[in-house]
Parts: sequence; C-alpha cells; structure tokens
Amino acid sequence: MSDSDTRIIEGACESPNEENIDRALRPTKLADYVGQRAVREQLQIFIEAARRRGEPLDHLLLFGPPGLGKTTLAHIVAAEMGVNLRQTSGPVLERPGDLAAILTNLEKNDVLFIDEIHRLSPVVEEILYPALEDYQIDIMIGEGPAARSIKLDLPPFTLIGATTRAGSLTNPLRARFGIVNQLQFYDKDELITIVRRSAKLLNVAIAPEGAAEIAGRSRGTPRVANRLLRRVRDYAEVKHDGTITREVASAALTMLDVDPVGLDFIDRRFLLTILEKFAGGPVGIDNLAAAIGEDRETLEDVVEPYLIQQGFLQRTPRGRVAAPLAWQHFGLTPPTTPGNASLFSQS
Ligand SMILES: Nc1ncnc2c1ncn2[C@@H]1O[C@H](COP(=O)(O)OP(=O)(O)OP(=O)(O)O)[C@@H](O)[C@H]1O
Ligand SMILES: [Mg+2]
Repeated sequence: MSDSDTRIIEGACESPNEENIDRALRPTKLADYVGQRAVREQLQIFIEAARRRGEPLDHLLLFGPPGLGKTTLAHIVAAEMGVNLRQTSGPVLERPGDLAAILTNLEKNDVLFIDEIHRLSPVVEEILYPALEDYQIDIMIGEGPAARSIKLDLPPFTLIGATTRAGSLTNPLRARFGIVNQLQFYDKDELITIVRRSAKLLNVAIAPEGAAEIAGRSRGTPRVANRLLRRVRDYAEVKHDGTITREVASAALTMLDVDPVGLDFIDRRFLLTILEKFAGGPVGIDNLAAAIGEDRETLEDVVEPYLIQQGFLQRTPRGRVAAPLAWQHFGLTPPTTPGNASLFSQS
C-alpha cells in the first residue's frame, strides 16, 4: 500500500465514490455554509448587489488547501445567484477550443467554475483574458493561409477559479479577479457543527463528545471531518452498537493512526525528519521531499499549511524549521545550539 492510499487525513478527494459523498454532504445555501465568516459576509453583500442590478457577480478567486470548501462555495454562489454552474478544471482544458466551446454555451450571468485554475495551459489562458474583461473571445477558423480570426460575443458571466496555490497563478490572470478570498482552516467548534450536521444527514447516532473527538482530529478540514466520521461509523457499527460516543471515536481514530491533535503518519514523518535528520532545521524543502519520498508540491500544498497554522513548523528564508511545539509533541529535546547543529547534519 502506498502512502497516499492509506492517508486518511489528506484533504484531497480519495475516489469518485468519495466525490459523491462529498456532494451529498455539501451545504447548498450560504446560510448553511459553516465558518469562513469574513468570506461569507462579503459574498452575501456582493451577491445581493449583483442580483439587484441583474448583473453577474464579479469574477471570484478562491484559494486554500484541499477540502476547505472551495467547490462547495462555488456551487452555493451559483445557487444564490439563481444561475447555472458549469464546472471544468485547468488540466482538462487542453486546447483553446475546449474553453471556447464552454464559454459560447454559457447563459447570461452563469457561473463558470474552473478548478485547479493554476494548471491552465498558457494558450487557453490567452483566450480567457478578453473573455473575462470584455465578454469576447477571438477564435481561429480554418487552417493555413485561409485561417482567420473572428470575434465572438459572450453573455456576461462570472468566473470562479479555485486553486490550492494562489502563488502559481500568472499576474495577468490574478489581476482579472475582482474578488479574491482565501479560505482558512476551521476551528474545532465549526468542525463540530459540520460533523453533527453530516451525522444527521447520514443517519448516524453520535454523542456531542463523539463529535468533538472527531472534530478535534480533523486537521481543520471539513472533508477530513466527514471522512473520519464515516470511518468511525464503520467501527461503531462493527465493534459496538453503532452509536458514536467519545470512547468509540477515540478508539477508532487511534486505530486509524490519527493522533490526538490530528496528525497522521505523513505529518509525523515530515516533522520527525526535520527533527531527527536535520536537527530541527533549517532545511530546504527539496531536501525534505527527497528524504521523505514525497513530491514537493504535495508537501507544500497539503502537509505544510496545517503544520504551520498549528505552530509546529516555520518557513524561513533559509528553509523549514521545526518550532518548539514540534519538539514537545514528540518528547524530544532540541540541540543546545540549534543553528550550529544543522551545519553538521546531513543535507
Ligand atoms: N463551510 C462548510 N460547511 C459545511 N461543510 C463543508 C464546508 N466546507 C466544506 N464542507 C464539506 O467538505 C467537503 C469538501 O469540500 P469541497 O469539495 O468544497 O472542498 P474543496 O476546497 O473544493 O477541496 P479541493 O481543493 O480538494 O477541491 C464537502 O463535501 C462538504 O461536505
Ligand atoms: Mg474542490
């Protein structure tokens, strides 16, 4: 089994089946979208204003780690605007014609949702610019000497782009979004609300302390909370009477190798590598990726954000450094002269 097969904590969707469950548990109204208060309040005002004017909402960029609710929010925006949502993703749009076909089929004020928008190819991005600015596209008809470019008018529409790496967007693309929102990790109370709501939808009996136990180990991520809930439900059904109490949740999560603060074995290996192999750092991300055998992008997008947010890790100009909390968490003692120690560690 590879790491990614077993990583229950990872924010990214596991399978098409999970995508279906995601969909079933997805809130459909802004009022049901838990947390992200600043984002929600802003969007509520902008949506209301756009609706009153009969205009599309401004183009919206959503960024943040996997599983925090970007796709969910895009669907909610379309529903609240009372328009259709067309969904595609950066890697799927290979040729300009792929995007042109979607754009020319939009209806007035529709939402076009492009997931992983940082992975758009440059030629596709080119035709997106005039589409976003003037609701027009230039497409080439024919080939060779007979080829000519024609301009097509598009209905006004809203682009919602989602990305885990806002830093990878080109400047001209980023500049065309009128609203840019970063989604944050959820706090425990918000995750409790999400777990209880999902339990209700899934018809699972859960004690408040059971929900709290799951929420506390969900890595600040709704998708993880929902996934843990389903695994704990299995455990509760097979090993107990089906009710998720605190004890049942705790035993199940320990069996799943999720520790009390929600770190799983990749998180732990990541931190332990910095602590033990690199004396706490600083260590460059490429060195770390090689030492762990994960790709750099996964570490940066999926593993690091939560560890940084929780205070286990710092990103410095010289590399990654384990914070005191990381030493504490593993019951290890930092070297007395951390700066010098790293000089002698392997790199
Ligand atoms: N604010 C929220 N309130 C309630 N549930 C949420 C919220 N955000 C996300 N969820 C739940 O988490 C699941 C994952 O959310 P979603 O698919 O929108 O994440 P994402 O940010 O698009 O992830 P990815 O980057 O992998 O595409 C959804 O099925 C939904 O049930
Ligand atoms: Mg998504």
